[in-house]
Amino acid sequence: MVPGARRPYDGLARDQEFTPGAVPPGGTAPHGRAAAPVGDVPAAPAQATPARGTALPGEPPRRRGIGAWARRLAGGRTDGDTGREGAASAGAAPGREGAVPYGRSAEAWPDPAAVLLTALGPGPRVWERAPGHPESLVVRLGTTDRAELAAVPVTVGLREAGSLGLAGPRARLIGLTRSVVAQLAALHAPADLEIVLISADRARPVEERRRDWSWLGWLPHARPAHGQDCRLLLAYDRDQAAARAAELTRRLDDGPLGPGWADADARMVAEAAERFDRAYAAGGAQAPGPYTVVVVDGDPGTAALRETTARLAGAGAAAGIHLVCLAETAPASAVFPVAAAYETACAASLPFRECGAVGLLTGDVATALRVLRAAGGHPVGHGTVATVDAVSGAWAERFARSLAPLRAEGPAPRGRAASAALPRSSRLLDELELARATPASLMARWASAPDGTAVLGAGPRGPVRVDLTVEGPHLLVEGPAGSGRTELLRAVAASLAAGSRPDRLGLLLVDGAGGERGDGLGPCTDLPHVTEHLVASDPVRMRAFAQSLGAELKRRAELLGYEDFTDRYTSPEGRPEGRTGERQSEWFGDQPGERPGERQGERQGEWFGERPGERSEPGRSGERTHPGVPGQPGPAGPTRPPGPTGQAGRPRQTGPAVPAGRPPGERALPEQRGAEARTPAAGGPPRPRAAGRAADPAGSEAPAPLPRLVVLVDDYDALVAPALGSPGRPAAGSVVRALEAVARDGERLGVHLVASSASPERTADTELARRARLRVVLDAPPVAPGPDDPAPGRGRLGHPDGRVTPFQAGRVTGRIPRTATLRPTVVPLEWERMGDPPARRPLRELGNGPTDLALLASALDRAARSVEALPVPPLAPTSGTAGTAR
Ligand SMILES: Nc1ncnc2c1ncn2[C@@H]1O[C@H](COP(=O)(O)OP(=O)(O)OP(=O)(O)O)[C@@H](O)[C@H]1O
Repeated sequence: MVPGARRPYDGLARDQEFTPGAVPPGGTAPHGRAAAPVGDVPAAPAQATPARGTALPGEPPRRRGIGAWARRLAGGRTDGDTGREGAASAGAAPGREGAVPYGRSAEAWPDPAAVLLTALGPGPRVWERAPGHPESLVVRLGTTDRAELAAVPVTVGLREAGSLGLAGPRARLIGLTRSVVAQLAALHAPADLEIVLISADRARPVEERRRDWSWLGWLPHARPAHGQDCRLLLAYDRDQAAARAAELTRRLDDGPLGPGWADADARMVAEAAERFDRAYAAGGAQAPGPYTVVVVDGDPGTAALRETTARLAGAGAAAGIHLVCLAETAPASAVFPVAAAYETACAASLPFRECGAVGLLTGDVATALRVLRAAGGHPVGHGTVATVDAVSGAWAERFARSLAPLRAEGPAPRGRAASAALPRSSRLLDELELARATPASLMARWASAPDGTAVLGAGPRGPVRVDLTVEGPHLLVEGPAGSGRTELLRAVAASLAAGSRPDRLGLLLVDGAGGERGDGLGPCTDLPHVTEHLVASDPVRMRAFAQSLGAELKRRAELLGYEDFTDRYTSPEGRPEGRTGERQSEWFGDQPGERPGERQGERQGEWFGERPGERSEPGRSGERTHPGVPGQPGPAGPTRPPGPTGQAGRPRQTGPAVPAGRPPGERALPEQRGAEARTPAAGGPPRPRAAGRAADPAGSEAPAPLPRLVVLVDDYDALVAPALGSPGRPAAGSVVRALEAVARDGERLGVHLVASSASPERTADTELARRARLRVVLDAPPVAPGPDDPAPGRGRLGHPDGRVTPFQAGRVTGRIPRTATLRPTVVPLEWERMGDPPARRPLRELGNGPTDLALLASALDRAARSVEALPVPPLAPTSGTAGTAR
């Protein structure tokens, strides 16, 4: 139960009864929408009368008598009406705009013949009711005669009633339910309404249940459009019923904060509840859609399912879930009064008692229906007696088959995706929608994806993303050994690369454990975005890296002055207009008369963690070279400067010393990376521009946007507290200081940190832990994993606003799948098995094939060549270390 949620009939004593026209204490509706989903919300004002033709509690008393009834039914005003014209008429529910005059009421609530013709046409009325439509989710149950007016439709608004209970002899009951469901399917588009069946009552043979409901399988509304793990939203056995119920309760449990809200910060929950309450008080309490109507046919089968369906019937409306609960009883009659029929129905179906409106079939042949509101577990008042609408199985089959081929025009379904259970494992390329990573698909992604966005894996509502630029700047991943930290960092590197051109984003990799824990981030060095790969085992290289990184921060600070990276580079085209010195003064609080930039040196000193009195070496910045710094010496032309290994265009390997030439195992350099080979003089295509410089149309060189940098550090804890005797120990401090400077100042300089830690207690005191606003915690892997246990990489992402999203990290170093496992398969299907999860052939990897990461890297390389993007150059060596770093 959602904390604080109240049962729909709270505030009304069980034995309290309304009579038509009476106003209950407080003048509020006792049923349905009074259920507040979160918090202790005051009961909503009267929302509607579920059974049309009955009076509305909360309305002023009306004049009684046949004449008054007739006037109201005809949409006219009576003396007792208070300006809400026709509020209690057959036409409109209170709170809705205007009324439907009687003359149009038959049209507003079409009879079964009109419903069938609409579907067969298909007529213009098919799917006419969007969530904001005044008659959305209003269903006609039958007709009644009023004075001189014959066949006035008797309707129930599911949004107001919450859920609807129908009881009576089986054949007529099913006929009525077919009519109700068919109306909903004819008038509401599948994007706005999904229809779920739970028919798992073993008291009735499955063949019989299938005969009754197989027509539902043709409805587009029964297709799982929100990630539900089944072919159709039907449940004929307990497992399927449990799956459908779990899908629905997850939606209820998600609450206003989305999945995982229960883990969220209490303040955030309270704020969200407050927002919801305000919307509720403003009349927006009804769920905005899309809606789900669940037909629960009899007893759902188990105690847990009974409880769950009862909960859904009582509180589901807040999440747009409405139940139609069926209970088989004898028809109500003189010897079987309404009260007894109601109690029998409640005994047959636990959720029945939670329904805000009920229809009890009456009469010798059950052709009449008594429609009542219910509150506090009792029927209220005498209700309205209608001649029941009912249709045959053949009618329903014809109707549903005529809707089956229809598709709504326009964009895909509105509203949020329903939350689904996390998959056991996930493939990153699938989550990136790059299953067949091609240069074209990557170029399209570069053009559309915002910089600095990474996909972590599969979440309850599709791929889980982090935006380092908005939610970051930094991400800290914590998890015990074997939990999948390294793989997650690789996935972040791959998906960042898939989202930004290599001249707009550079990736720096650091293996903090010094290569003691497998390959580490090494497999990512094939990504064209990777400019550095430091394996923290060689103190000389580690110091060189630390100094180069510090120098890069300083260079950026000089280039940006008092501006923020994000402010300056709001678009790939460069600096937006209107950023003046005045604005800069405002931002940084310069004193009047103090020129912007005057305190620059001071600030830089702070940024880089220099101690008071310890100033940057004069002239140091002038010694650094970078092709992107106007006015600074650098290699002529756009050639990528050689890294410490002396290779133009390769990530600088600052790990263990490598023999001269290509390091062992390193693939051949794509010739296009050597910009010289692409100069017009060499006969190649036009020379790509180097990051940091862009040729303007006039031919002169203008400063290009600084590329964003992301430093990915695996095993940060091993750097912060290096093991005794570890080879990198002597220089670990210098690397940590540089990384802490990134944590502290990186946001304004366009440098982000994504780090993992196996020992959160060792990293708790770091600048990174204080400033990482995005946090991931990975679960420990099971000791002896079974076939159903999740793969490593199961964890939760904490957002800066307190939301927590569970996810399964996407694997990126798996071998590409065998094509055979991707071929379609043909399997015979039975209606009663459509609610099962689809049989999936296990995805088998190609034993000796390339990894997904290698596939992606190769496609990225080709895409970079196509757009002539020259990767970000490696960090420039500083004067004191250039020699030793090589
Ligand atoms: N998302 C994933 N899906 C499937 N398998 C994964 C996933 N992440 C990791 N694994 C597998 O789990 C094992 C451990 O992964 P990984 O090395 O990334 O964990 P770790 O937390 O870095 O552990 P350690 O520090 O001990 O190396 C590897 O065999 C890896 O292939």
